[in-house]
Amino acid sequence: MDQLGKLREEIDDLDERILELLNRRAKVAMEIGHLKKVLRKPFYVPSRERAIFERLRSINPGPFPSDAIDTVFREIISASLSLEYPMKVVYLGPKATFTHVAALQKFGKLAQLAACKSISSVFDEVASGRALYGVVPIENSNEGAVTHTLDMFLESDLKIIEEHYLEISHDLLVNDGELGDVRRIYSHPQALDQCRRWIEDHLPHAQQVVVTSTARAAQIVADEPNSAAIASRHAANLYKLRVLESNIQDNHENYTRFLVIGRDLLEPTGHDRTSILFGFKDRPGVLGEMLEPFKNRSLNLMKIESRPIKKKAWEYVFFLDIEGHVEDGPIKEAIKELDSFATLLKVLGSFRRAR
Ligand SMILES: C=C(O[C@@H]1C=C(C(=O)O)C=C[C@H]1O)C(=O)O
Repeated sequence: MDQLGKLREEIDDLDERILELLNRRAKVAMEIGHLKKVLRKPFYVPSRERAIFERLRSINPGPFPSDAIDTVFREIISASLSLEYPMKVVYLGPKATFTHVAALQKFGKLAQLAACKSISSVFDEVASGRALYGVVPIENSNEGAVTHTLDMFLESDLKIIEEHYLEISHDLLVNDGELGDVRRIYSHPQALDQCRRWIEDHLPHAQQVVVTSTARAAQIVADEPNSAAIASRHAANLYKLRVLESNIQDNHENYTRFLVIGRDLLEPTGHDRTSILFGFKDRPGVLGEMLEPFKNRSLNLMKIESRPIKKKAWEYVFFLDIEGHVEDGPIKEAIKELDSFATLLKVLGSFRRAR
């Protein structure tokens, strides 16, 4: 046998050993799945998955690229999870939205991913138990909060179980033609805002049409001449569109934070973030007083956001993110103190910080 043939035989032999190990791993994961059912513990444990990725990266001797570890093990873990429990995950669709990309990165290709038409239907599907988890956007580093998601937490009892950051890069997609042929630009309002200056400089006369998602824009443009969509490369591939211009967002530091929502309360990981919402009766100085329980315990507040309560004009709720887990002594005490004078208080979840 020539040298190439011998090396290929060696690869076949190694692949068989990898396959055998994958099956042994799958059997252990199934055993863990049975145990979790008995102990009534959540099947999906993002902090454990993160620890696996981090450990393998740190011990990888190479030359297998460390960047490929996340991709390969994402699918191995996703396959194990599908054996533990056939897990349905819903996301804000249609296919090829940035939320879909986030869901794929979190759950892998083997999870049963299903698109929902709106953020509220993602919440409904999870609350009703038809899906185990949901993925929704919560804020963009340039445009701020996704207010529809914040508002849903007022009505819903679902918990945040994970956060995920995605770098957002917008492309201008067309079916055919050149920049001079574009009369209409379709996209989600946030995407149009994020590319405002680029549009003014390059397509000042094009009509801007707001649609429900960047993926929906790509879907429309696939059938409409003289139009362009601002969407992801992922959408270009799915709807077979041509990328006319890439990276057209005005600020190249453009990230969106997504949340995985579910029904589980997660255990502390030592690197957590807690989200709460609270309301109070308006009077001078009250907001400062509401934050004092945190200040007095030197707790780090990571973010505060207010939203109007729709039921009553000019009344607000505040969304607060605190560094730490709700089971940590000082946070538990601060929340208890806040609860004694708040008119409304809800813990939205404690989850491992992604950064
Ligand atoms: C096997 C487990 O369940 C799931 C699958 C994992 C895996 O395949 O390694 C890791 C975490 C969980 O999301 C576990 O909890 O350890």
